[in-house]
Amino acid sequence: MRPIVQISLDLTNITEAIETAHMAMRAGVDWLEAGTPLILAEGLHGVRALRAEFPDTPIVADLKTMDGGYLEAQMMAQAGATHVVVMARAHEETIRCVVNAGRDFGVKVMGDNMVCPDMVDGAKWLEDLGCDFVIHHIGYDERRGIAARGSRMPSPMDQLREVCDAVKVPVQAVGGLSIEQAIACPAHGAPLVVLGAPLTIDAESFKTADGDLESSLRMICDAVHAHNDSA
Ligand SMILES: O=C([C@H](O)CO)[C@H](O)[C@H](O)COP(=O)(O)O
Repeated sequence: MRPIVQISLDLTNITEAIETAHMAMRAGVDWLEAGTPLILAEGLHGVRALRAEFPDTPIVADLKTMDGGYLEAQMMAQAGATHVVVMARAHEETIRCVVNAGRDFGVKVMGDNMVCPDMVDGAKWLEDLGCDFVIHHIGYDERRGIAARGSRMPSPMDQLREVCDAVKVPVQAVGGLSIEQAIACPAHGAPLVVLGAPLTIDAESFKTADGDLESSLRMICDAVHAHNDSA
């Protein structure tokens, strides 16, 4: 699969999300993600607003479904999402419901293995239940909590190769990746590169010397897409 760059719009209002999305699209980003904070703050209106502004761009709705899977996926699909996210720790029936809704409403299902006791098994489980993609995800609270107690912060890079080798569906690594790690994901077998907090929440530190975030993002997109040429 050709490497894809996705930007997670982990923002809390539509105006800021659309502004950031325009900058990201100009820089060469392929997919937009309505991040969990945006979905909490703006709900379906946030997804509809992104769809209206970007009619042809894939939109991942990171709704982290745990229950009521069919309806949640249906609502997001009807609002304009092309991809929905269900958690591996949800009940098996919930994952099946999301997969069924994905088929009925023409959206792809991304299964997230966050907090699985065995993340490789979690990834296989999601694939076996029919998810189209696996998100290999170390959660925000988990990472920070473990580091605050003095242990090494876990990273999705730790088991990324194992997860990619265990499943046939494309894998995306999420959770505290540096820009360098994100760019390296395709070389580890994970073609879906997500750029999150560093570019949306902590944007100041990623601007170029002349203060241009868009140029930084363009360099990142070019580096990820170039992997295709050498693959
Ligand atoms: O999904 C996320 C998390 O569970 C909080 O909602 C974030 O989008 C994800 O963890 C972002 O990761 P970074 O941007 O790499 O911090």
